[in-house]
Amino acid sequence: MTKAAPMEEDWARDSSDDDGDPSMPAFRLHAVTEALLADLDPTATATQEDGRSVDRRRREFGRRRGKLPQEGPAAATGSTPLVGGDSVALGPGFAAMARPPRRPRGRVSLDVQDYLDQREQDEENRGENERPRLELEVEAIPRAHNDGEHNNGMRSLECGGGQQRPAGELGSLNTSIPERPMRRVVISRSRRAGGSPKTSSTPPQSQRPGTVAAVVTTPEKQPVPATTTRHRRIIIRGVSYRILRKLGRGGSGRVYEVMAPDTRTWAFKAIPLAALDDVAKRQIQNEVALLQSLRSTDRVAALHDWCVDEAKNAVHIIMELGQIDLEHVIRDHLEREPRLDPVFVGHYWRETLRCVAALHAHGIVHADIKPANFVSMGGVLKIVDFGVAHGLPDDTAHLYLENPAGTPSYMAPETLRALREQRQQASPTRQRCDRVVRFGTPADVWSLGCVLHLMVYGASPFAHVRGLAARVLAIADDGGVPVEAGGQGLGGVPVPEALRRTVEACLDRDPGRRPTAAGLLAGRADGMVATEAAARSDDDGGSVMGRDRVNVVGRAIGDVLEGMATRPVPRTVLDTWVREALDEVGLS
Ligand SMILES: Nc1ncnc2c1ncn2[C@@H]1O[C@H](COP(=O)(O)OP(=O)(O)OP(=O)(O)O)[C@@H](O)[C@H]1O
Repeated sequence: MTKAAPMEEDWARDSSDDDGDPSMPAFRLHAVTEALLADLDPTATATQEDGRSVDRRRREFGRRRGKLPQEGPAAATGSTPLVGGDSVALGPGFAAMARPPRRPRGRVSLDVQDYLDQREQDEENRGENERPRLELEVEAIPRAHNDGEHNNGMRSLECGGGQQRPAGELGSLNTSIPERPMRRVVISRSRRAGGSPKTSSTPPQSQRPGTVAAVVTTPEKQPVPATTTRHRRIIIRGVSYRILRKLGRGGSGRVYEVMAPDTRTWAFKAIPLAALDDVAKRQIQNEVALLQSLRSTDRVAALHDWCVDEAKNAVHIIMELGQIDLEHVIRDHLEREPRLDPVFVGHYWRETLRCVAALHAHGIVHADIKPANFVSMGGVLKIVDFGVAHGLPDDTAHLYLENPAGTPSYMAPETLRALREQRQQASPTRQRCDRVVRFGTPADVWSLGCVLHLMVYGASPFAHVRGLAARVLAIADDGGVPVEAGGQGLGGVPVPEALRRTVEACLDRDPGRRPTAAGLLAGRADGMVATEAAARSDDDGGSVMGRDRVNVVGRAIGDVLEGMATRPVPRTVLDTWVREALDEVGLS
C-alpha cells in the first residue's frame, strides 16, 4: 500500500494562508512544541548557511576564472532550472535544520545568478541519494485538544488509492497509528523561503523537487485522484467548484468561498487529515454527522455535500455560505464607533441566543462558542464549526468527554478546571478512561456571556490578564470570586442594569446557576435576565432600552435602512428586523 503524504494543493498555496490568525487559539500549541520552537535559532542557522553559500559561490567564481579545477558531475551536466525546493527535514533537536541556500545579495549579473542557481540545484540533485531524507518531527497537535499522552511519538498515515470515500466512511480510513503518534511535516522550499513558487517555470507537481509529492516513499506513479484541483478548482463527487477566495482559517482547516457550475456559491471547508490522530479524526466524523443531523435546523450552516479525499488525505465539506462572521462584525463595529451601542448589542445578543438555544433544543453542546463561529447568512446568524460539538446522551444535562476543547478565553471555568486536573493526573501509565470531563450546556452559556461581555466592554472578560497560562488560571479560579460586570461600558457609556446582570448571570462560576439560552429567550423580549431592580428602573416593565425609547427606535430604524442600503434583504428578514426593533422598545 502506498504511503501517501499530504499533497500541496493549488488552492491551498495561498500566501495569505500564512498570516497569523488571531482567532487561532495558541492554547492548542503543545507546551513541548512551544519549548522546541523556542529552542530554534533560525538566525544562527541562516548565518551558517549563508557562510557556506558564500564560500561555495567564491569557489565557483574562482573556477569560472580558471583558478580552481571543476569538480563533480553537476558542473558538467546541463542546466536544471531551480524550482521548488528540497524536502527539508528536521530531526529531534533540529540539528539538521537548514535554510534554503540564499541568493547572493547585491549587484549580480543575471547570467552569474542563473549559473549559481543551477550550480546549487545540481549540488542538491547530486546529494539527493546520499543524504538521508530530512524530516521535521514535531509534536502532533491534535485539533481542539491538547492531550499530553497522545501527542508523543511518531505517526504515519497510510491511505490507499486516490478514490473519494462516500459519506459515512471516514471511520474506515485505513490508518496505521502506532502508540506514540508524531506528526511528520514536510516543508517545501517555497514555503520556508516565505515566497510563492515561480509561476512561469513551475513544472508539474510530480517533477518538482521538494513538494510533498517528492517525499512519498514509493516512487510509484500517483493515481489520478477523484478530487482534483487545477486552476483553483475542487471537484467533489463529480461536481466542480471554482475556488473564489479564502474566507477564514481555523484550527482544523481552511474555509473558501466556491462557486458551483450552476453559479450558486458555497463555503468549502478543507480539513487535512495528515496532522490528525485517531481522536481528531473521530471529531471530524462527529462534525459531519452532527451537520447532517442538523440539516433542518435554520440556525446551523447547512451541510450541502462532503467527502473524504484519500488522494489529498483530507475531508472536504461543502456548506451554506455566510457573508461575514460575528468576530468581524464586532471588530468593524468597534472600529467605526468604539462606544457601547445597546441596539447593536441587543440584536446580536438575541441572534447568538437563538443559535445556541436551537442547538441545545437538539441536545447538542457546541463547546466552542465564540464570535468567529457565528456567521451571518441572509441577515441572520448561524453557527458553524461542530468540530468539538457533542450530542448529549438522552435527557441528561452533562456528558463526559475525553477531550474537552474550545478556545480558552471563551471556555467555562469548570471545563478549564477539569482540563487542569487531567493534566495533573496525566501520566504515561494512566488509562484514557481516567481523563473524562463533565461538560454541559451551561458551558455554552458561559461562552455566550463572554461574547456579550466583548460587545458591551470591548474585550472578553479575562482579556486584561496577560499571558495565556495566567488567563486560564484566572478563569478557572474557584476561589468563589464572582465575575463583576462594570457599570461603564465601552466609551464610558453607562451599562443598563439588565444588561449588566445578564453578563454576570451567564458568567456565574457555578454552572448550575447560569440561565439557559431558551430561558433567556422565553423571559424578556430582549433576552436579558429579569431583575427586580431592572423592572423597577425601566418604565416599560423591564426592557433594557426603556429609558431611551425614542432614540433607540430611531437608531433601530436607521440600522434597518443601512442594512437595506448595503445588500439585498429578503422581505422575511426585513420583517424580523422590524419586529425585533419594536420588541426592543416594547412596542410590539
Ligand atoms: N459557512 C461559512 N460561511 C462563511 N464563512 C465561514 C463558514 N464556515 C466557516 N467560515 C469562516 O471560516 C472560519 C473558520 O471556520 P471554522 O470555525 O469552521 O474552522 P475550524 O478549523 O473548525 O476553526 P476552529 O479553530 O474554531 O475550530 C470561521 O471563523 C469563519 O470566518
